[in-house]
Amino acid sequence: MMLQLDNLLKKQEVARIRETLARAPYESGTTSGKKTLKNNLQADKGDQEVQVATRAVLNRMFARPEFTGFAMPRNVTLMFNRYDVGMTYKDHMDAALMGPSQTQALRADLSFTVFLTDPEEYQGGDFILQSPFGEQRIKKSAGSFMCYPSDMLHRVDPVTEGTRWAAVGWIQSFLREPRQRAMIAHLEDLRRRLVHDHPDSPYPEEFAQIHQNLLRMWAEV
Ligand SMILES: O=C(O)CCC(=O)C(=O)O
Ligand SMILES: [Fe+2]
Repeated sequence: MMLQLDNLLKKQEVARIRETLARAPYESGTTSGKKTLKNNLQADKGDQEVQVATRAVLNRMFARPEFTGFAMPRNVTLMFNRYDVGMTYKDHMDAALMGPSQTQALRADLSFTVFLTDPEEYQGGDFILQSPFGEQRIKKSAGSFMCYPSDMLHRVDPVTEGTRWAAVGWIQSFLREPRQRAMIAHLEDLRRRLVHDHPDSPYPEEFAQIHQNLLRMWAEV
């Protein structure tokens, strides 16, 4: 299961983040990945402006009920990456544990990318997800968001022209089991649609009670 949201960020927000990223200090992406697979750059997390941009993207994500309903996020980590010409991230599966240290690690249940470059600004650099139904090629407009299971193989093809900027990150969900997460997300989506289509219906409250009680059974806090 994957979630795609267009316009997570407004054009103006993308522009502001891109200004920050143009000024930011970068380090090699291989500090957090295998050198044989990964060749990109990542913005210095210690930079204050980068931290402001990080919070801005996270706030946008948490403001979207489609995202919180789908992912049930307990903990999220985010960084900004960059692929110049020739840079790539070959087929890989994300690590199970992510974080600054073992004691502060989060379990990666879901991975996400927020595109910060419009497709016409760069050539190559497509994101490819190896789904059970074959390869899915994804290149979305700046400000768009996608989220996919962290155990799915994926890659970023070499950039052949321009630069590709993105925010990427990992989510530990309150629900470790994908089936439980999908069912709870479905129920919550159904409740939202019911409220939308029948504002006076008493049933959404009962859906909410089932939703909460399933969480009481399954959520890991
Ligand atoms: O740049 C991207 O969109 C994905 C990067 C990625 O797969 C990773 O950092 O693990
Ligand atoms: Fe990855």
